[in-house]
Amino acid sequence: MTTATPPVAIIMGSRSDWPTMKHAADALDRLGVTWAAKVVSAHRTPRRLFDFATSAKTEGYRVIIAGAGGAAHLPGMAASMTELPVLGVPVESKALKGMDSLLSIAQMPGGVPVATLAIGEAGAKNAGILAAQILALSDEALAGRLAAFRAAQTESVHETVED
Ligand SMILES: Nc1c(C(=O)O)ncn1[C@@H]1O[C@H](COP(=O)(O)O)[C@@H](O)[C@H]1O
Repeated sequence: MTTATPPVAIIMGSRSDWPTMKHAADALDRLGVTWAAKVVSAHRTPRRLFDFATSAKTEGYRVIIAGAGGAAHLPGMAASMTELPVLGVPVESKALKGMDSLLSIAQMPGGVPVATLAIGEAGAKNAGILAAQILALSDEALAGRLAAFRAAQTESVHETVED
């Protein structure tokens, strides 16, 4: 039996990135979008990255979320080998608090875009939501779930500072 490829791949440079990247997975779960997560590193597993990125589109993935910290080359290198949209999440690093990750991901040369999110958990969460928004362009049911999510979020923000 073959199982269908989920629309979203969440790749990350190390297992240590998962506590951050899990927030992307949680956002996708909330919106009813399936995903697969893999540890893939441009530095430590270059062949695994090459194999993943060059076959991701034909495998059936539609959006790639790539998280990495420090010298975060993973999102850009993945983007260089696939036409799928790549959403980059800068994972917070110890030494430079994620500024290194952010700049490594954001400062791509013209012609090879990576859509760069905020540093850390909020960036990962937004990557999940943004991936769902991209998929919702051709999925009305998902567009409806996104609208409901936004409405519930708005509803949950009270104007008063006390209950
Ligand atoms: N930035 C990259 C890449 C890459 O860009 O290919 N591979 C691993 N890493 C990052 O190294 C950090 C420390 O990794 P370890 O915790 O495994 O030492 C992680 O945040 C990972 O994303």
